[in-house]
Amino acid sequence: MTSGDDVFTTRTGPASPAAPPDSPHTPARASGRETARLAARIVAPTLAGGVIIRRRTGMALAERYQVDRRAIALLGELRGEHGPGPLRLDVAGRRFAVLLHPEDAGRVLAGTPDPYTPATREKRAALEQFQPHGVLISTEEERGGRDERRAFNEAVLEYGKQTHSLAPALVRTVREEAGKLLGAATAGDGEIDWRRFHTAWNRTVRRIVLGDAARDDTALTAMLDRLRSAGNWSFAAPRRTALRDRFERRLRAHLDRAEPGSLAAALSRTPAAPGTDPAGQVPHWLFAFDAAGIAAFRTLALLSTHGRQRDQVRGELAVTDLSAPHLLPYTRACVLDTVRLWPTTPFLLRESVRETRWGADTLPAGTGFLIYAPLFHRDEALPYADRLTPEIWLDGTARHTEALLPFSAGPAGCPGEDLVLLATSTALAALLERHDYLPERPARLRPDRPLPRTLDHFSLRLAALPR
Ligand code: HEM
Repeated sequence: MTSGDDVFTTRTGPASPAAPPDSPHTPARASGRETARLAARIVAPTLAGGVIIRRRTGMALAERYQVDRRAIALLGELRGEHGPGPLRLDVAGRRFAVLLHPEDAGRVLAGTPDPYTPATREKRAALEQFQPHGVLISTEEERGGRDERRAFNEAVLEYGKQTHSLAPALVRTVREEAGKLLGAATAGDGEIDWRRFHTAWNRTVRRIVLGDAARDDTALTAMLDRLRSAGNWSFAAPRRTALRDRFERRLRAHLDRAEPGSLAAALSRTPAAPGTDPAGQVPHWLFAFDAAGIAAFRTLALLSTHGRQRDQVRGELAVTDLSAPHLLPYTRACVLDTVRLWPTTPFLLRESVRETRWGADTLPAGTGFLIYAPLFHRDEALPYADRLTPEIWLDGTARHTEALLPFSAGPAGCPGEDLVLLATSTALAALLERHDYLPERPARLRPDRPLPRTLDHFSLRLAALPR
């Protein structure tokens, strides 16, 4: 088993040792017209696309109208007009500040959870539907508060360790399911579309998280998806408590087995502080593995048109015994860069728990801070903004560029990052080892043109061809 130096990390560290200095940037106020434009160009399409679970029609429209390109252009225009300070706006009686400077984004993420809590009102309303005790929406005031839940997540997910101790079982599972996906595709019409990929990915995820006996429990995933759909409506949706109870009972039955080789087994042997609610952390894992599937499928689509990067991946696979866990740095970097290009969490939200100082001014407690990651990931000043460039995660470029945040950063940065990169790179290795892929619409992801800023993963279709 290979481990290695932390060469691709996107994180600023599990804990921030010191509060970051105040920002020199003074906030500016958006006019009523600018607020309306922001709502129309950014908030409405984001809600239509689905924040907690993606909606097929919303994503199709988002790609057709390239909503991220338009959103980035608008924010760039407002930055030109008002300067780099936070842009203040009021929406539905609530005070928000959109961060326009990459250093301010880093500052707010590093200042989590005090003064900037990730448990914002909007996130709580949405995520309480299926993970009321999830770390992301936990506050310090609760019994078994944020710190304990964070520590528990880090311990089970083995944050900071690139090769999880469950890697041998994980690699076996991922390769088996990828093999079955390919077998079914090549025995049929040879096509892998999102529906087929997602079905196989969900089986893989249930096995990794809950064990082999959960492989075919599609009812569990369907329940979670319904709760996530309710979460899409945030405050507007009634609590689905009966459905949540049924989901939790079914989930606990799987966790109680603590099947060897699964995260459920790791969870059962990890000490937890009182009030942590270990089982209550698992819905987030199941939910977040969906994003990993989207990232893996988009990466496969990109590699189907990007010959140079595909050759690099193949070079890495050729010298590796893929039946055992290995680091696969370049393949991992391809996934990281795909998430940079199309962040699965485009909006990072924080809320201040006390007054904060910004340049010559202050913003009151309760201000919602919005970080729109594509603004920084696709900044035209970056030579690689719109190109697949895995190299930036290997040569230090990404590490030294402010606000490249595919897995967020700071004390609430994604503790699943290492596990995600292990699972997705293993899946890509299994899929690319003996197959080539032909995209249905190759012009969409041409390597010699800027990549689109919005990519609807639902509509990607690839023909799998044995090599
Ligand atoms: C491609 C896949 C994934 C991406 C891009 C991703 C990204 C992120 C991001 C951006 C955040 C921060 C959200 C915020 O600041 O509001 C986050 C938080 C989190 N992620 Fe992931 N994630 C992925 C998959 C996973 C998986 C599979 C797990 C668990 C197995 C996981 C566990 C968590 C947890 C527990 C948090 C909350 C951290 C906290 O509040 O301290 N993630 N993730």
